[in-house]
Amino acid sequence: MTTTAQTATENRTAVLEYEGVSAGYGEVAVCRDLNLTVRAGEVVALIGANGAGKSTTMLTAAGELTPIAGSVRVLDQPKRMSLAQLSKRGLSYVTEERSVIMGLTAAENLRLAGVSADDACAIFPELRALLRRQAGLLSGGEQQMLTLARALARKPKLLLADELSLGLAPQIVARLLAVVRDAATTDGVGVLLVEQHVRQVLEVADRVYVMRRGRVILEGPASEIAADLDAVQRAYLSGEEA
Ligand SMILES: Nc1ncnc2c1ncn2[C@@H]1O[C@H](COP(=O)(O)OP(=O)(O)OP(=O)(O)O)[C@@H](O)[C@H]1O
Repeated sequence: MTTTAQTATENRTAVLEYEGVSAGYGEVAVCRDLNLTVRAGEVVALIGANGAGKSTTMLTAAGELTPIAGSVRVLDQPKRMSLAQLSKRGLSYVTEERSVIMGLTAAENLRLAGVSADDACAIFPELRALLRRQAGLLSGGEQQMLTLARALARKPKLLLADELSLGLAPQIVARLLAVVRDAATTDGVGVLLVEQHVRQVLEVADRVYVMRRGRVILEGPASEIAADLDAVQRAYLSGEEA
């Protein structure tokens, strides 16, 4: 059955569209025949075992890799653009790498990105007490709050988040994911998320693509994948031969 909420989302603008995309490194395709859409206001999770091709898919969306075949349309731009060009047009791309400058304070990191401390603290009030602290002295979770606040305060139309919460405690993961969910619901940000914390990501995602060996082998509403998660994990996420 199609719900009203589902129909409303389906009518929203696509901020990321893959059609028959192969992508990889040099001439070697590690992802094949990807068809994938992210619309404004929805959180889409990309899950799969190690080496399934999730980061390669993200790098291609971010303009860092050129598709070998097919087309990737980002933010409705008619031609391929670099990450720097897409960033100016409303893309935010965050990864597990701590991208803050460790020798600068939290406030200086925000200023450098052209983000006001008030906007960042509106997203994560926890940052208010940390603004004068050197980023290198913040915990891993606090650094990622700073990273995510900086990314979202720029009011992106599309957020690509690749293992933002790698190595962080479940409570922090939940906090980061809740903020991502809120940005989608409240501000209409389209989100593509790669996460190892599958159960947690399914709680905030609308839809899910499951990748295996460079291909999408399952897709559907997050609620359906969550309901069958044990079987999905055994079949596709364990990294073992199916
Ligand atoms: N720079 C590179 N050059 C060549 N091959 C690469 C490169 N980066 C990744 N690969 C290969 O591409 C395949 C997909 O890797 P990718 O990092 O996209 O997977 P992933 O699903 O993100 O994995 P993980 O969960 O371990 O991060 C792997 O076989 C990997 O070895």
